[in-house]
Amino acid sequence: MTDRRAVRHRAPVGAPDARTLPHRPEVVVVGGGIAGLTAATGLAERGVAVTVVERQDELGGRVSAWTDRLADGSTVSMSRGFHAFFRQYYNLRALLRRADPGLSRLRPVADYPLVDGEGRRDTFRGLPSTPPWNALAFALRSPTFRVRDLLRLNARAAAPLAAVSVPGTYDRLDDVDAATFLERINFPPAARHLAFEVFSRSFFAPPSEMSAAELATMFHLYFLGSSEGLVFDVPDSAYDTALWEPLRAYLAGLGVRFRTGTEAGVVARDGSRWSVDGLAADGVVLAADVSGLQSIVSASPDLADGDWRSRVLGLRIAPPFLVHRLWLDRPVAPDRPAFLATGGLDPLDNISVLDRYEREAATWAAEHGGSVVELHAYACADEVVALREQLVDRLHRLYPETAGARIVGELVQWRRDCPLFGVGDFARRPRVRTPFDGVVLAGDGIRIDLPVALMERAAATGWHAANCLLARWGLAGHELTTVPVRGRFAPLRALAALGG
Ligand SMILES: Cc1cc2nc3c(=O)[nH]c(=O)nc-3n(C[C@H](O)[C@H](O)[C@H](O)COP(=O)(O)OP(=O)(O)OC[C@H]3O[C@@H](n4cnc5c(N)ncnc54)[C@H](O)[C@@H]3O)c2cc1C
Repeated sequence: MTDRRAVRHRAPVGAPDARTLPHRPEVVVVGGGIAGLTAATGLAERGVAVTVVERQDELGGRVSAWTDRLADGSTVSMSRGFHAFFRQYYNLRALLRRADPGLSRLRPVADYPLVDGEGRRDTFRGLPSTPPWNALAFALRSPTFRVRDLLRLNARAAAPLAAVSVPGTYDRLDDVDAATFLERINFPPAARHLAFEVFSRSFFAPPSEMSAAELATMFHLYFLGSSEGLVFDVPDSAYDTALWEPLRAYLAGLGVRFRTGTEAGVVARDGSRWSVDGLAADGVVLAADVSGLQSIVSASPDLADGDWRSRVLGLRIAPPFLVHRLWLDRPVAPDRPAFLATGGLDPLDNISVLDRYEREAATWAAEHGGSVVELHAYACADEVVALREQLVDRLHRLYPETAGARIVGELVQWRRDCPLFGVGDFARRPRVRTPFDGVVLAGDGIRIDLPVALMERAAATGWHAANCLLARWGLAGHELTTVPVRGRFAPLRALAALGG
């Protein structure tokens, strides 16, 4: 951590080890994604007996990886696609450090240019890391953002972008959609495409369906609230080898049991305890994705609180996304970046060149004299077959050297399992604590009043879920760390307050 203004949220105090208690608590964690693995870590490190139940055969949830087969019969590593591990993901990094103290399996991506349909290009390379100079420098050198655009910004309406606090920002902006908000502040249309659409689509939603509060929180987390710089890291090999197998070994060393390939169905009361499909426990962490959580709650009449049930069942899921990975018989040009984000080049949202950073892909590329390229399309309206063709067509136009390449193999992930951060949803979102003593929630769709998002929200809710259960048994919790919990600049906070 390099940001001196990052905030440490102190760990709840208590006894260090559950094994000294008269009864050693047992917890079932449902879901082996980031949220569930974080909760399992927080509990097991305090001596709680933990069983993780995961539907898939592998850990990692949406960041899992597995071995797959190409049409020619060869085996390759496949995943749910490129993920950016930002430096200000303090709580996620705390998890990963358990198995890799120096985070040696992460490597920086030096630059991730943004390009739009007109060929305009923004870049994050060489920007100062301290706000507001990072944002100013980005805006001033951007081809889509002129000084006169800066002067035309409606400063009062835009102030919430620089004065984020949670939940205050949601009170002010959650009923507005991101597209309307950007219009209201006079954000230049071209820059909207390039900077903000990329952000909002990375949350799997078109700007017209996404909450402006979520957009502002994101702007704070990634840009104006943090001085970690805009650098992010990526694992240097497939997610299973770089992240989850080492973490599984660490947790197994703490006695955690894993039931992978097992779908949890029903949570039931068992006197003063709980059970998950008959597996008795003193506590339950529900860290399933939105539809998994909804199925469990629907099938569990003992989780009987009408308002809470309707909050869980009311969680919305974003439109589907497509991840299309191609194994090509030719390399892409040497100057192609590891990751390129696109705006206004529908349906393409980004291109990554995996052999630039992932060991398995680099080995394949070296053996075949080729390259491994991945195309993402978020918030999809079209059918998968049409989308694949459009994505490959975009690739050929942006990276013309790929047009003559033969596709040796291709694999596709077409899924719909990311939460939608829709307009007005925040107040109804269920929190980590539930009305049921001993049952807590975690996941990137669960409300926590801290400036966190995506993988970092999954990790933060996971630590918090563990802390809630640990406190119940008088056990010590874990510290959380976040970017500053309010905007860094007092004058802009005052201006935002004036804006109502
Ligand atoms: C293509 C793509 C790109 C992304 N890029 C980024 C990025 O660059 N940066 C970023 O921060 N985030 C990114 N994300 C988001 C990130 O993946 C998620 O925020 C994060 O992984 C969510 O973790 P989670 O633990 O909350 O949920 P999940 O990873 O979904 O874990 C939930 C787990 O619960 C399991 N489960 C569900 N129901 C049951 C049941 N009944 N019984 C047992 N198990 C069950 C599921 O199998 C799953 O493993 C991206 C997501 C996608 C899909």
